Amino acid sequence: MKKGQIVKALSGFYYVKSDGLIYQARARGLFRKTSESPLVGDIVEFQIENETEGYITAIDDRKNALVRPPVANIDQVLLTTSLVSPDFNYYLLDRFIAYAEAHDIEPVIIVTKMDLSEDESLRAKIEDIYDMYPVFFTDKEQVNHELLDIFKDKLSVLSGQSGVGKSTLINTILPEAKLNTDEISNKLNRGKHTTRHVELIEIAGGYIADTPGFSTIDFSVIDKYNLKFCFIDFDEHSENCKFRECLHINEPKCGVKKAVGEGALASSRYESYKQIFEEIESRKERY
Ligand SMILES: Nc1nc2c(ncn2[C@@H]2O[C@H](COP(=O)(O)OP(=O)(O)OP(=O)(O)O)[C@@H](O)[C@H]2O)c(=O)[nH]1
Ligand SMILES: [Zn+2]
Repeated sequence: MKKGQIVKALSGFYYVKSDGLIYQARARGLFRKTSESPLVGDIVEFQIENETEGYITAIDDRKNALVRPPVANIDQVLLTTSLVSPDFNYYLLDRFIAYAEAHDIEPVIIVTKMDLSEDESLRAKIEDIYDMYPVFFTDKEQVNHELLDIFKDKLSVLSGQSGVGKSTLINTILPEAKLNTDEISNKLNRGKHTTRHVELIEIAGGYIADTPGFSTIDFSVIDKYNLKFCFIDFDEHSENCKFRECLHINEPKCGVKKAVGEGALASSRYESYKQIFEEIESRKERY
């Protein structure tokens, strides 16, 4: 019995990497019965039939799994957002962050197009608001070498709205990682990602999914009582809330609202929280 990680899924085959080799494997009928099917990113046990082929016999417990892209065990998401063109969007970024937190995926913020603005104060503001996460600033011309270190031993997913510079990031920043970037950027550009197959591409000692993630943010996975845990910068202030189960909305003596009033917590973060909270609350019950 061998153990490895699925790095690609295609037409019913799974490509499992183990000890530096790739095995083409099928899932046993067993999985069809339990309706559980292996995902790219899964750590699996498999039995080999010959040098390159085998079948998967068990899937390890997952840390998390996304539907789009269908990838399991994601460590971090590179939330790509431009400083301008399109303008930096606090609310959209906060949605991405909350979604990542809800899935136990570490957010890494990448702000692109720094060359298009002289506004130093905006950069400082972003750094200040998001100081609970790693924040990187990039532009098309300069390679941000620090960025290369974040991939090691991690499974990353790239995300961000259209036009923020995801493909450009891969093309200009990451060739330094000496990977076959054509492969990723072609796929990133491929017919708006209609295919369901995903592949993990090796990058600077880790993996990146070749399909951008979080294209649809569906908060149905979070209920209104848990949303606050997806805003980790609220934590230190919620200790001052009078009620332990305070949702920071209508409750009196709320430490979070107090912090916003005093400028200790960004009002944009609180506004994003309220807006998502309302979205969750107004959600129609689905049966
Ligand atoms: N000046 C400047 N332009 C950039 C930068 N990054 C991307 N662009 C430009 O912004 C446009 C969109 O960039 P893409 O890399 O295609 O954006 P994307 O996020 O991959 O977009 P989708 O494929 O639609 O998801 C292109 O015209 C890029 O040349 C940057 O750092 N500086
Ligand atoms: Zn509160």
